[in-house]
Parts: sequence; structure tokens; C-alpha cells
Amino acid sequence: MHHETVTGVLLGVNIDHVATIRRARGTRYPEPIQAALVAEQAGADSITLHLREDRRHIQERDVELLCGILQTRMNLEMAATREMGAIACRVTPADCCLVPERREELTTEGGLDVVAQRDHLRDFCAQLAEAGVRVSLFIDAEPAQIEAAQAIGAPVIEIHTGHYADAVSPVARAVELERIRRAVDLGRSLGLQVNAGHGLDYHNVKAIAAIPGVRELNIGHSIVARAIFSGLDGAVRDMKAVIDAACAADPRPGVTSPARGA
Ligand SMILES: CC(=O)[C@@H](O)[C@H](O)COP(=O)(O)O
Ligand SMILES: NCC(=O)COP(=O)(O)O
Repeated sequence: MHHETVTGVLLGVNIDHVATIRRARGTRYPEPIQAALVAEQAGADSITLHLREDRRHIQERDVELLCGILQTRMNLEMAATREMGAIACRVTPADCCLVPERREELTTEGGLDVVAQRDHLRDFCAQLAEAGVRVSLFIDAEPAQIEAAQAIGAPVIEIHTGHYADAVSPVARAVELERIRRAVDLGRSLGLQVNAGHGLDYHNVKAIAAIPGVRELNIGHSIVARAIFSGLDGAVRDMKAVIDAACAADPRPGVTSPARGA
């Protein structure tokens, strides 16, 4: 695999909640494809979308159309089910992030239990890798989960930042931040690419972006929310600027990462 030395933290823009608004009225608008293209033009490094089993926002048609037109990368989030495996192998996004799903949840509540599902996930990752899809596992900042992810051959992990984002006191937030820092260190020491995401906004993202070794942040809800007032282009540019400033404030040596596509 070709490697390049890269610095800074990449931004994956999650467009799910553009589709949530479309779904609210069963209209043709707003169009998530348009959102993805605007986000790319505004500097998004990749486009993330979560095809949920219940299809509450993103639809299969969105995934299919986008795969043919993105100029950056598609990061398809999905559960590790037979149905989703077939879709991913047919569409072959650049990246596929495996996430846990509960039908009743308002949003993703935690990371995958890789330790408990080791055999299933090993086979699932191998199937996707065979199809040329890079697999990422969305996990909590727990050493056992990170070690299991590496052991089953996942090249990338995404640390779930929801507990950090939801922490109500400064002390609780500091504890969660420290857990994430240690998780990033461990993941990097095991040779994994370490991404992070969930619940990040224009304020809480700063401390996460400043953690040495974090490669990509996937952010959706706060960007789509800001887009209501600033437009999507401005909302993406603002997030990029906040992330870049946080990295610059805490300079770190470049990390080696697989080369990105066009
Ligand atoms: C896996 C993850 O953290 C996000 O993609 C999240 O799933 C966004 O979609 P929902 O708001 O439907 O949970
Ligand atoms: N994987 C996290 C993601 O894609 C975006 O989550 P959120 O910013 O919508 O909470």
C-alpha cells in the first residue's frame, strides 16, 4: 500500500441530517447529493453517510448516486448485517465504518462490541476488504476494544466521542477526554489509523482536534444545524477553520497514513 506523510486533521462531513429533513415531509428536498457536493467544494475531505436499517434518513439511492460522483471519498456507515454487507460489496465505497444499531435509539449510543462479536466482525471485515473497501470500526475508547479491532484486521478505528460530548461537568468531560487521548495513543501504537466522531460541535471539537495522532473527524449534526443560519458552505468552512486552528495551536509531527483517493 502506498503511504504518504500527512499533517493536520481531516474533516468528514456527515450529511445524514439533510436527509432527515427530507424525510420529515417525504419531499424531494433538501437533496443530500447537493449537500455532499457543496461540502466537498467547501473543503470537506470526505463525505460520511449512515445507511440505517430503518432508513430513517439516508436511502440506498443516495449511496448509489453519491458513489459515482464524489471527488473525495465516501465513508459509508452501516451495521454489520448481511443486507448491508451486500450493499457495500456492490457499491464499494472507499471506506466503510461499522457501527452498532438499535432501532429504538435516537442516535448511535455507543461503540461496537468487537470483543463479543470478534468472529462475526473478522469475517465481515475480510469480506469488505476482499471487495476493496477499507474498514473502520466505530468503538468506545476502551483498550480491549481497540486491541480486538487490531487483532481482527481492521486498519482503521473511529473513537466514539459521544460520551465526551454529552459530559455535563468539566471534570467528567476531562475524564472522557483523557480516555480518548489514551485510546488514540494505543491505536496508533498498534498501527491503526484513528478517527473520531459523534456529537462534536464548533466548541467541543477543539480539544479532540488537538489530540496528536487523530487523523479524521466525522461531524454531521452540528454542521447541518449551523447551515440553517450560515449556509452549508459557510458551516463547513467554519468547522474546517476551527479544526485547523486547534491543530495549529498544538503542532505535532506528521503521521503516516494511507494515501487518499482523488
Ligand atoms: C455512527 C455515528 O455516530 C453517526 O453517523 C450517527 O449515526 C449519525 O446518524 P444518527 O443521528 O442517525 O445516529
Ligand atoms: N461517526 C460520527 C458521525 O458521522 C457524525 O456524527 P454527528 O456529528 O452527527 O453526531
